Amino acid sequence: MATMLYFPPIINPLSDKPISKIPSFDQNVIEIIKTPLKISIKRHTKLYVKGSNQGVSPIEDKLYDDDNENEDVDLELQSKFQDCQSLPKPLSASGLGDHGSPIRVAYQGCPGAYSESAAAKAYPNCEAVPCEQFDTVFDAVSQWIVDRAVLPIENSLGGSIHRNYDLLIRHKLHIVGEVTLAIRHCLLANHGVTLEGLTRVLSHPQALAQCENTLTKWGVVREAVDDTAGAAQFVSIHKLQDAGAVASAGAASIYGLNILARDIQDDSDNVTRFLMLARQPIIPGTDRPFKTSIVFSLEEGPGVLFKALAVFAMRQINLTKIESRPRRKQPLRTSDESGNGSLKYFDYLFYVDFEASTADSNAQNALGHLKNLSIDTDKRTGRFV
Ligand SMILES: O=C(O)C(=O)C[C@]1(C(=O)O)C=C[C@@H](O)C=C1
Repeated sequence: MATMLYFPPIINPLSDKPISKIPSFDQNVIEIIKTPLKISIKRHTKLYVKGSNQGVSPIEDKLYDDDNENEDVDLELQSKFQDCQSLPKPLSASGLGDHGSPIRVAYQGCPGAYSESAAAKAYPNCEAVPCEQFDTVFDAVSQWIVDRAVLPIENSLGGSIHRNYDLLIRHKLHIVGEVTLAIRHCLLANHGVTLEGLTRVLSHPQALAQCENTLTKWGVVREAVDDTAGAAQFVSIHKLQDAGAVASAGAASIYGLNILARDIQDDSDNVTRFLMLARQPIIPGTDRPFKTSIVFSLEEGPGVLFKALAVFAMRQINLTKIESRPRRKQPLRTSDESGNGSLKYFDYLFYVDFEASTADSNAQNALGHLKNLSIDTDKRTGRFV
């Protein structure tokens, strides 16, 4: 076992400006080489899993890079528990780094965004670092500009944030925790502006969707921007008289806006779940509740997904989330092996969260079973594994 770490130069983003673009470094891959149980599979054909062990909040994730479609994939599951001493240290949720200085946590949006609040909830003493886009947040962690990231993954009204599901498997970051945040939207406007005077409302698409009924009732035009706080900032800077912003009460005070209406979301119980991401995984244990996230693909055929999910049901392992996304690099596959079939199917990735630690033998058996299923499928179809 060896550990190689490469530290690229640190860039200090201006504190009041979101990171807009991460410069690319000529850097070695940051790699933690462990002693994994390696199972070579052609990911193209099969089930590939990537696990993530969430602690009380979390998931340690190892999603495979979706770019190397035809390369063998190392499936490492439980081997990491064989030599715990050699593993990276568990992450601290204190928000303080090794030397007591605040850890830097990237989030998407401007100061006053809900994601900033989520970052503060996840890492209470952290320095939250604003980034313009979700991709930038992933890059900021990958390139050592920040220590962690906090990103929205689903909302109780709007559903999954698909962009972040897709980005998860394109970056080699680990899910190390999660936090939920109650989202209470306000309608903000410049002082002197009334609701009747508004013809349009700016906000993040998710926020606009969460206030769909209210905005329809008001008959205002929706305009999508990058984040809720950015909408508030725009309305304020441009002293707009015909436009308001859907954002937090905190954004109102940051940008000097008036709160015209509170709790305008369609349901008072409006909650967003955020993932905490890091370069290094947490060490799964059995001493407290854990959650694990995996992603896999399956062959086409009747009952394959049923069988895949049954490996958890038969072991009384509770699933908390399932999401499917078309595979981007290879969205369609033909119905026969020659590739000449006229029928084409979408090829999917299945994301599953379940309540168990991969240090738990029951969960290990379930994951082993899931792998075996793919082998069976290979025999049945004759496809090369
Ligand atoms: O725009 C913000 O304030 C965000 O933090 C983004 C975001 C999201 O992407 O879902 C976060 C929480 C709310 O659900 C609405 C918007």
